[in-house]
Amino acid sequence: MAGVAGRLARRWCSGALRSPLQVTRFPALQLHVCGPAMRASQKDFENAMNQVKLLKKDPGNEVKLKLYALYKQATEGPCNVPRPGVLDFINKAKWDAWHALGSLPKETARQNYVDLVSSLSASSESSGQVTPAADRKQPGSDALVVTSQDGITTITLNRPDKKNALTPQMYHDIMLALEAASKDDSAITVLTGNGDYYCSGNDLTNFTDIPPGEVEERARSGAVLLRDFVDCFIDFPKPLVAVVNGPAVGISVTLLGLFDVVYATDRATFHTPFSHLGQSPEGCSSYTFPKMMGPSKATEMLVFGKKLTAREACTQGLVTEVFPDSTFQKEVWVRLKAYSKLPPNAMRISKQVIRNREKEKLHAINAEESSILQERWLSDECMNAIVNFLSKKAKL
Ligand SMILES: CCCC/C=C/CC(=O)SCCNC(=O)CCNC(=O)[C@H](O)C(C)(C)COP(=O)(O)OP(=O)(O)OC[C@H]1O[C@@H](n2cnc3c(N)ncnc32)[C@H](O)[C@@H]1OP(=O)(O)O
Repeated sequence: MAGVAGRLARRWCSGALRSPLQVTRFPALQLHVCGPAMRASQKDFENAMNQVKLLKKDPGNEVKLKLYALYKQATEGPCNVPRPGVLDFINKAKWDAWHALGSLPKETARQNYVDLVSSLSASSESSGQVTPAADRKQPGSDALVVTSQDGITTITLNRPDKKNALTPQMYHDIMLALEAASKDDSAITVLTGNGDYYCSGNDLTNFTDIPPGEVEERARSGAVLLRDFVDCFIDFPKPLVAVVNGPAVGISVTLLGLFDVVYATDRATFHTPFSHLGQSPEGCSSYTFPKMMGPSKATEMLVFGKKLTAREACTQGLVTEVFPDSTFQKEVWVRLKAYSKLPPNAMRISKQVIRNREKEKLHAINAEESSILQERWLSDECMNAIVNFLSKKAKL
């Protein structure tokens, strides 16, 4: 917990407020939080610090100064450090805001901080999410945000500027988050993305900077990572829901076959350009896709790389339901909140009855797909495709 909250606090204390006129950009994520608690606990406070990170709208410098001051007061007590020099405008503004709180007790500052964040979150464009789970092990980077509220644990891919492409760190963090979610007291777990994309699949720059003698070893360790990662989805014991907030590519599409329910905005598309990339299907899609849509539709997607619209994906059984983009977040979270009130043990057991029939098979398929992909990563076709992507990126 301290990791994300601490990073946030450090950002506020140091870099984010570079000039009184500069606006810090916050990643877009719809959210909605509980009303103010009567007495904020340390956990509420930490949750609030995480929520600040997910605010859709920049709250403006005045509010940021207030948040800064309340944070300092709540954690360090009254301001008794010397006032920065007159020309140090930013630190002086921060000091003034903190100093203005006088001898406000730490507990009150903590409460005020939580209330302020809550009001900011509620006024932000909202869906039905989010209170970060303060008691869980937080992922190792800001690229993943894990929250828990109303019996729902939500894992959000948070790399919107890279269309939520998955780095090795993110694969590890998702595994950790799933492990924690399998044991927490939530009834349902959700995976979603922040920004306009759900996920653009494997980060293709993962293939760069590999010293010549280490290519085979990287392919081998990549296959181990892939296998472990997909195994976590196969074994996940609770209802797992994908809230597909935008286009999905590669592994983020194939994995959908291992989710229990997939809700998509009508803006989403589903694309698995494996042949174009010299690669082959993973995420058990070589089994789940033909099973759900029939072999020829699966071939169009997985072999020819046909991109499906959300409605087509729904017709093919990959998506459970499609919602208009304008009401997507609202409708989906209302639905999920209602489901999360169902008896959790019954849901867990029912899921397992369904999944257990095929678990062994899915693990075997995952192992086979991972090993085939390991070979593919070493192929000229794959190398050329990656070089192509990177040179377009570098505008070569
Ligand atoms: C160890 C486990 C391995 C599991 C293997 C899985 C296989 C796969 O997942 S295969 C699928 C791989 N993904 C792709 O091929 C998608 C590549 N990206 C794109 O085609 C496009 O970026 C896009 C269609 C997703 C979006 O296009 P758009 O024009 O709207 O935006 P861009 O300007 O291209 O993207 C913005 C920014 O994001 C970077 N980016 C996007 N996707 C990826 C990615 N998959 N890997 C790395 N970087 C990505 C893109 O380069 C841009 O970055 P810059 O602003 O720095 O140029």
